[in-house]
Amino acid sequence: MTPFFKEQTLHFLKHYIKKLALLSSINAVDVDLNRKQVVNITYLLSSVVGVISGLVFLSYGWLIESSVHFLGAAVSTTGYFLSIKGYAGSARLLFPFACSTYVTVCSFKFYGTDSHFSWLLIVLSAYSVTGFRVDRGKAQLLVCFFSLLAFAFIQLFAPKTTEYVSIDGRLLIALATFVASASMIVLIAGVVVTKLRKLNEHLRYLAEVDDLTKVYNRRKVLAEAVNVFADAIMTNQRCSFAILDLDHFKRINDQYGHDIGDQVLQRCAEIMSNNIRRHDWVGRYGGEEFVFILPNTRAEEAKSLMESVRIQISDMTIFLRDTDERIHVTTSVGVAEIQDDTVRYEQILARADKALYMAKDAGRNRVMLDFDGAR
Ligand SMILES: Nc1nc2c(ncn2[C@@H]2O[C@H](COP(=O)(O)OP(=O)(O)OP(=O)(O)O)[C@@H](O)[C@H]2O)c(=O)[nH]1
Repeated sequence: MTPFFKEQTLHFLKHYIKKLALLSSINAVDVDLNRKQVVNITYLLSSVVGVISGLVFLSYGWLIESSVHFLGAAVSTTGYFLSIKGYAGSARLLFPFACSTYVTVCSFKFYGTDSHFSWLLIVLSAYSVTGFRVDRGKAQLLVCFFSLLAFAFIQLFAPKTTEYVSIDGRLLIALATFVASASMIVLIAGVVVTKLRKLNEHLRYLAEVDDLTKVYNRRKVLAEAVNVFADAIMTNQRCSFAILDLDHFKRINDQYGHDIGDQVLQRCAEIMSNNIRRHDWVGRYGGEEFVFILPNTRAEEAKSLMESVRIQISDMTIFLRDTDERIHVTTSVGVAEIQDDTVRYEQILARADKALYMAKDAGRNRVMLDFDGAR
């Protein structure tokens, strides 16, 4: 093999292996990709099985028999390329027919029914439910029916044994059939389970994270507020909540446009996320309002944490595109801590909200505790 040819072959192999591997991560929620991946993996495995069987027969000098297996491998490889080149429908249908034909020919010609090779057809049932769309029930049934028909045909009419395989050989084929079927089924089930897990994670992400700012959304952060509050009551510990609101945000939108407003929200949220501690939570409470849940934190501690966030936001630099003009953003924050008579988390939130309005009334760009007004 010339170096150029070797390099090209390696490049080719790497490219397709990478492509196959990526199918599991790219666009994780695309259900179409899930089926395509099942088809691709089935084809690749069949190609490998075909080549290995072909080589085994070749080592015994049985040319015709080994060519049947190599032909099986070639059909599988063709199916794989059909699938990745965009002919997914044809590739999907080709496999059950090619596999049934291959198993039938091998059972009649080489292995006989005593080798149990025909049980390989059971793979087609797993393939039919994962390789075809749910609304293609007819195609799924057809594949199951066809494989059952082939299985029955082999059991009824194929010879029990053949000249090719000894008793040991039959045992070996039965074991190999078991291992191949189990691996295919486990792989197919694995692909489906992985996809479902990714889909689940993605759905949870969509349900819990605010699309624009990437901090938790109101529903999630309030759910955590309930948990943190319940923990604090049960363990008799302190906890504080803070509400942060961007000052005169409407003016930023009016003056620079909604896109810049969105950008400001994103940058502020980034600063907030970077400043919370491991057990704290921050979420978008409303349009330009954010809530912080700070377990095991006294009001003064919470105030200094929020003070740091406030300063970092007011120091942040957002330049307008192609100009030196800098947008200056300030925030007002209200902080409240759990009290001995607090019985619901909403009471802390209401006090934090009151403190926020005190901060707005006092001229904005500041952090206030709910009892600051009483001092
Ligand atoms: N760009 C952008 N603007 C938003 C978003 N959500 C809410 N807003 C805007 O935020 C502004 C909030 O305005 P106001 O409630 O009047 O408050 P404010 O101008 O910040 O004034 P103060 O809170 O009193 O300091 C409104 O103009 C909303 O349209 C968003 O996701 N993106």
